Amino acid sequence: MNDEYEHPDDKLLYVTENILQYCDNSEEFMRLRDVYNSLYQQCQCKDICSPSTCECIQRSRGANYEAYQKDGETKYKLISRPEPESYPIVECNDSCDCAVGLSVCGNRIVHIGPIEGLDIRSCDKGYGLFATSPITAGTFVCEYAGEILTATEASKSHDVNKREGKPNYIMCLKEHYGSNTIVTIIDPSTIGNIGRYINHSCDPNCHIVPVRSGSCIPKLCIFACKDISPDEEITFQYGSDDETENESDRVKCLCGAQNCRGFLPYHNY
Ligand SMILES: C[S@@+](CC[C@H](N)C(=O)[O-])C[C@H]1O[C@@H](n2cnc3c(N)ncnc32)[C@H](O)[C@@H]1O
Repeated sequence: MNDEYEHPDDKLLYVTENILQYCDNSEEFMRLRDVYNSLYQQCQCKDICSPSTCECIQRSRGANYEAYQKDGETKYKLISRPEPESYPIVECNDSCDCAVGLSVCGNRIVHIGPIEGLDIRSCDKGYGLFATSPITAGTFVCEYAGEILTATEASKSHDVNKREGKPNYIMCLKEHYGSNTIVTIIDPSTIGNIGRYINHSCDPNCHIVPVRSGSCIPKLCIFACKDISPDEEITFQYGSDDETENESDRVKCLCGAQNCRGFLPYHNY
């Protein structure tokens, strides 16, 4: 993966993808690990992956569903999806038999790494992530990577950040598999990537898509949902509309959107 980004926090351990927290031998940790292991998979396609044969594409949303479409000679982008965003995309990976490389298998985007031309800048919300060149709707921007925590560890980390007056970086990723929902808690407070600098907006230009790519651990991937201009701030909506704020943890939203709900969404771990 190509991710060469500089970042302003010298205490941050920069990682290019999610890592599972240390094994604390708790039942909660073992359950988390087992769920992820049961979801690992690879396809046996010998040539170009197609929705009718590729197990990875089929796992994404059933046969005949393709998450990505070709955009120019070498690029692929996300097809806008009418269904809930929380249905995961399963990409082909190094264990698959299909040929590697975008020119052959289009079911691989995220493992390449973030797009070029992202810039961390100071703004009214602390730091924020900005585009330096145009980004078209559907483009994969970057992963929101960090440490995958159990709910207990997330709660502890949240309390530490609050006590030390630091921003809350923890995000919850929800994936729907049929009637099952898997919630993954990602914490880039001390171990993370460029994604941790993306601020919330009530009218965002990016959205979150869960992606499985070469690892049993899911990735929280940020895709543009609108065309983005140079110098525009990259934003996504934290949490879902139905998540309400806890009175004592309310953070005033500074997104400036016309439909701003006033406060950042809040998730109880
Ligand atoms: C994932 S971090 C984003 C990067 C952060 N601004 C920084 O300086 O590192 C999330 C935190 O940024 C701040 N933030 C994000 N979006 C915001 C918004 N729309 N209004 C106010 N603060 C925001 C909040 O402190 C939030 O807990």
